Amino acid sequence: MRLLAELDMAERKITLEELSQHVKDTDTWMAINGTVWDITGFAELHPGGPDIIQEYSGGDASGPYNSVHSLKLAEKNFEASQKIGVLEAKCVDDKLPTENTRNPRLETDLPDLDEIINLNDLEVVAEKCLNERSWAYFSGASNDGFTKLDNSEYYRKILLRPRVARAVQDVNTRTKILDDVYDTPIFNAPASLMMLAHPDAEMALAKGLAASGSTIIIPTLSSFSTEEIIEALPADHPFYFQLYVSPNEAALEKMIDTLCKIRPKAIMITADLPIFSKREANERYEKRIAKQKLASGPKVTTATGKKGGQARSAGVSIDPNLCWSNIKCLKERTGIPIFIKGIQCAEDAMQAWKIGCKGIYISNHGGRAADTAQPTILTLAEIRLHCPFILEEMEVIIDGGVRRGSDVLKAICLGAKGVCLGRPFFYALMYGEEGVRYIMQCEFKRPPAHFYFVQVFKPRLTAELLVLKDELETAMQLCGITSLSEAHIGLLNTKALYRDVETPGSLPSKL
Ligand SMILES: Cc1cc2nc3c(=O)[nH]c(=O)nc-3n(C[C@H](O)[C@H](O)[C@H](O)COP(=O)(O)O)c2cc1C
Repeated sequence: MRLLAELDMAERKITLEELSQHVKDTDTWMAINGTVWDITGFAELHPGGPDIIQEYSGGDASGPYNSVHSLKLAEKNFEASQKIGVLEAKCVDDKLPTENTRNPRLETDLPDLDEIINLNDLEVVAEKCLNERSWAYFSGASNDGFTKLDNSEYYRKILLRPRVARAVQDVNTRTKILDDVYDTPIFNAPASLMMLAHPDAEMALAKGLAASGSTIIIPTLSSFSTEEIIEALPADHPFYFQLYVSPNEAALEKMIDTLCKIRPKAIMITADLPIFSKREANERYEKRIAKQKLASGPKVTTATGKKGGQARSAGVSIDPNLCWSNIKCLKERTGIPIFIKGIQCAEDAMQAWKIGCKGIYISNHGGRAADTAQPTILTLAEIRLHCPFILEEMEVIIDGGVRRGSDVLKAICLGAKGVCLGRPFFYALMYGEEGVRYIMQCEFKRPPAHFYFVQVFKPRLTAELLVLKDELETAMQLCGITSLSEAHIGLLNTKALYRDVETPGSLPSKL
């Protein structure tokens, strides 16, 4: 009987007029792609902040929803009992992203991939071809962006000390992390809202990385559901999961259940963003759009103040009170290896080791957390100097400003097992899976045309045109090694780097 009642409910026809009556905080409905949901209480839980939910309460949110979420995500995240019925008439074309998320220049100006010979070229193309919203979001950093800049520039302070006459013709870039061997030490740095780059978002990323002998770190705030992304990987392919610990108890419990079910190789808990930082490029963009909307119609909520703006209010999905005891508890409850993402000093690397984490992920959120935080490669040098046993006893990965194969080699010589890239994968995704394979060195067999806003199809790639892995292999060979197990500090001149290494005041003792 109950089932029948639910079925009736789900098929109930709702008019726009009826939908528009449900706008109170205690009674909120919203239509997404023809389905009307009861979303009462959801505004405060929405990872993208309450403003957008309030703006579309009692209306059809398909346009903004489809610009950053997969069609199935709502079905996965809401309970069946929240389904009120079906909208009698659709207000918007739910297949097309809205104007401010379309990237028209991707259709006309995107050059052939083979014109891009390094990741700096890719960034230039991204700035030219992405729309204002996507570019502000991807390229932005906190405040003045000093840490973002330093992340890359500090790699230049490290000089190579190549060895010669070492028979380097056959080279491989394999690395082993937690008992799994990958063909390359290069992974994605987990990042939210990838659909702003391409409609296939994490699906394309997962496929491209897996095909390149790497794997995906699935972000908490993905555009596709975790289950959809795992299905895009080959059967039994290892994957990682980046976790933002939610301040909402029910949401956290649901997440723990999901993690115990999907069992990633490790949970990477992001700890460097306890509150949302000031992202000025986003704020400028959002204020401008809010003004435009105000000028063209009455119904708009403007984002102001500390909690304002999508970029800053996204902090509702992050617990500002996360502490080491919560992390320990998560480790014990899930039984899944934990890495701490956002380690920025030797003291915290030691703390992670002390509570039994399996890995540290050195990161400063690509300069999107505390601006003027020290660059990540300096943190790696600090750990190497003050608690070198961490590099032996834990898995160490690093991100931030890595743009060249030689940067990857330098990080590995200093003791990292893997290196992650954030923004370059967003930019590669302008070309979908093909772009990911291009920077990872893996040929692409074109699928049937199905993209809805990247309509430009490029010629097939040839092996010698491929970017990052090729640069890594070349850097290794020019330094006289053929395997990453031969990478060592002696291949580097780190004098300029070590000059800036801090001496921690009170390093907890190992015992
Ligand atoms: C647009 C964008 C979104 C991001 N979203 C997340 C996220 O959801 N979770 C997270 O842990 N890190 C996130 N990050 C940080 C990345 O994981 C990574 O630390 C950073 O991008 C590395 O620097 P890079 O972009 O210079 O390679 C994001 C970074 C960018 C650029």
